[in-house]
Amino acid sequence: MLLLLPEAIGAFTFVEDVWREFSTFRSPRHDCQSDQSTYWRHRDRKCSVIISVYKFSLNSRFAMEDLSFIPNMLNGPLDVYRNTSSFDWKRLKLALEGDFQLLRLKYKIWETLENDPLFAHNIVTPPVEEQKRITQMQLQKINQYKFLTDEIFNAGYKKRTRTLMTINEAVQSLAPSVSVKMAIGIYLFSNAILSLGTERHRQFYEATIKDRKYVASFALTEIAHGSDAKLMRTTSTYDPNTKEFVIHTPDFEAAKCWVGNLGRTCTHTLLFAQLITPDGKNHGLHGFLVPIRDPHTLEVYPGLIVGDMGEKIGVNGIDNGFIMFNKYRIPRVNLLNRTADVTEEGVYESSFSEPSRILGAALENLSAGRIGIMQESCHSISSLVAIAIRYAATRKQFGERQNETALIEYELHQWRLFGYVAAAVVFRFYLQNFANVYLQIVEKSNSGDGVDNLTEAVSEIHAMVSCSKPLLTWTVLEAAQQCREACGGHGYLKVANIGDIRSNHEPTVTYEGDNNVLSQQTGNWLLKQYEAVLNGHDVDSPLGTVTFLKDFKAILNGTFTCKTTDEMKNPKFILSTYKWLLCWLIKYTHEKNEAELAKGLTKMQARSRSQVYRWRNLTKVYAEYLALVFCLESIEKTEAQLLPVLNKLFCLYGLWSLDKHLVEMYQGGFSKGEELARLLRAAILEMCADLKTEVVSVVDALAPTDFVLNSVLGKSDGNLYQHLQKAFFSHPGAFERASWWRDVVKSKL
Ligand SMILES: Cc1cc2nc3c(=O)[nH]c(=O)nc-3n(C[C@H](O)[C@H](O)[C@H](O)COP(=O)(O)OP(=O)(O)OC[C@H]3O[C@@H](n4cnc5c(N)ncnc54)[C@H](O)[C@@H]3O)c2cc1C
Repeated sequence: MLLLLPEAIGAFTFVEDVWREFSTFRSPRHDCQSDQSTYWRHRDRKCSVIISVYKFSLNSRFAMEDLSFIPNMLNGPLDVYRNTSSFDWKRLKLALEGDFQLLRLKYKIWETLENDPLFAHNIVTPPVEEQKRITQMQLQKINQYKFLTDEIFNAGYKKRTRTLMTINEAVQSLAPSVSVKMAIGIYLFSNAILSLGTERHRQFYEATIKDRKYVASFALTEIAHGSDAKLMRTTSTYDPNTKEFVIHTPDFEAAKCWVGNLGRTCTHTLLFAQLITPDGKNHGLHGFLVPIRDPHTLEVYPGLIVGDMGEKIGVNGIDNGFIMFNKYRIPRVNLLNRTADVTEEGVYESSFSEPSRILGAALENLSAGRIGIMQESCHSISSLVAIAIRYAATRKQFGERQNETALIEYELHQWRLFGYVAAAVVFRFYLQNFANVYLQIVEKSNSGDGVDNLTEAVSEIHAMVSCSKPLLTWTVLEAAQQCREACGGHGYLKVANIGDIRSNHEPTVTYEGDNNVLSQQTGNWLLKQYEAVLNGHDVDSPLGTVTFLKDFKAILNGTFTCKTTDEMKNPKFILSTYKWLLCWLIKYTHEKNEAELAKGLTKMQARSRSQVYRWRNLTKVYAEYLALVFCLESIEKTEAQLLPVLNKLFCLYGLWSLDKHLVEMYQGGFSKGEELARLLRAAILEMCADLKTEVVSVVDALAPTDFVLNSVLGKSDGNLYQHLQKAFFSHPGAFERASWWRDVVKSKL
């Protein structure tokens, strides 16, 4: 839930430098567009184990499983559009989840929580302090349910983490504050201990993730420094006389803030502070395990000033807090010492016994949280479009009295919403595929099995995540606004749930790395690859996402040649156009950056002067391209009945996204005449019209259960007005005279 950029933790960079020495294998590079299965086959040979395991699981997962645990849709007004779809929505639901057991688990969690009064929905928003109490109670209840069984806990890293991710997704779509509390207090904390700590910290890991004894927090951000973690000023100075670290906050600007769970509940925090040895040397930011409260009384320990930050515009169940340390002492062994330690005498030592494990752990720590945010974003956008599409199919405006027109029939309405439906599906397939590849690589490197080109893979994954988290979180935010407006005034009701989904989602664009700052790191990596090509070297892209850059000159010679919309409604056209765009934007950004450097600007200054229209657009296009490539790989392995609808959704997302880059396509000379814009937009509208018969079933596949969706406008039976009436009539005090009626009467006297 917070920024954790590589530059924030000097030790990671150090590890990567050393690991580079060990990493000598160079893999063959292959084009990843022309034939997707060839791409898989020819990808880094050393990743073949990963791929074959993955392929096996993909092929075996679509045997005809019994999906009767998913409740059927009730007959009703939505049947008009449900009956026209070409596929079984439950099969699509399974394909979107990608794993039968995980889908079952999700439904089990939803069913369990629906039957628990503690998770009943509040018609009226409770006071902020009460929201915090309820969230804490709910977290404890989820811990008691033990959705993570001992068997899964003891299973391999990939299985355990994938299950944890699913639990998090299921909880998030029902109770976002609980999932944030759980993500920071349990997963982020324990993951960080695992990756930054050593055996001496293992008890904390088990106590948190297995026994659920602690709720922890993660303290990095300071009042005056957020994105720029390097300049943070909280210090941790070693005192050899007592063998303790002394933590100190020099002034309010250096107070840690925004720390989730800190305001009221956490017993420990994982603190990042500047480590200073007795010789006065500053060794940069390091992680420390710091006790905050007595677990039996929740009293804050002496030497600490801890406060709650108050009401926010969403996730108010989370007690975000601030903290100041007044020469607060912790034992020496509380330094997370996997990469570096301080001896009892006060000598700083870096330890490097297992570089591959350290690097794998760093990778896990950096990216897992952001992947979690992306998965949550997929759920949020799925809920949003489910509400808006079900509303569009039942809400009628204009036409004859007995034959009014449903909103979904209007081209404008289709154009406003269907792109987001397609985005929800593409993102889901993208993440399913990418998370599998990512977890497999981390599992291999953690096990000491060795993944060749690990340094390069870490960099590539970091670049991918750093632009994908912005793409997904921003798209959900746009979707929320569009869905709210598409539901008109009723969309503005709290009981529509669009507002709450939006407010709870909103901070994801800021935490775990502000989107604008985070995506700059993707640009760094892309320009580095481009420079390698310019200098006649190979690109370092073990996952194959930019291997095509070696042909950038030939790609940029390509121009738009389509004569019909059918030629454009084609994955091949879409991906090759994306490659052209990427090559052109890299060149365009690189030229500007070089020009700024030639003026004598520093790297940082030149980068800053190349952001607008260039660097930023480049990273967005790369993220869209990744989503499309990884989604296509997943789609190609789904069962036959789903292929037509998935192909349409894929093409709609691709063309709808390309439409936003028309300026660059004309500017770079991809097309000169009006043909490109005319055909592209015609193709988008044709795709929308085509999808009208499918889209209600698509959102049935995307949507959670009615209880989880919790929207009076988006109920799956489509009885819109009955539910609205029930909501109006059952609102507490709806028919009572105002308790403050005397004030009104008095004022008139
Ligand atoms: C709900 C919530 C929960 C959080 N939980 C935690 C937590 O548990 N622990 C924790 O440590 N932190 C937490 N955070 C803090 C979060 O990680 C920071 O807010 C985030 O890292 C951004 O830092 P900042 O707020 O200081 O913004 P700043 O870094 O000040 O950025 C402000 C704006 O300036 C822009 N900007 C900054 N630098 C540049 C640049 N070089 N070029 C162009 N634009 C730039 C940014 O894009 C941003 O729009 C949380 C925040 C929120 C909202």
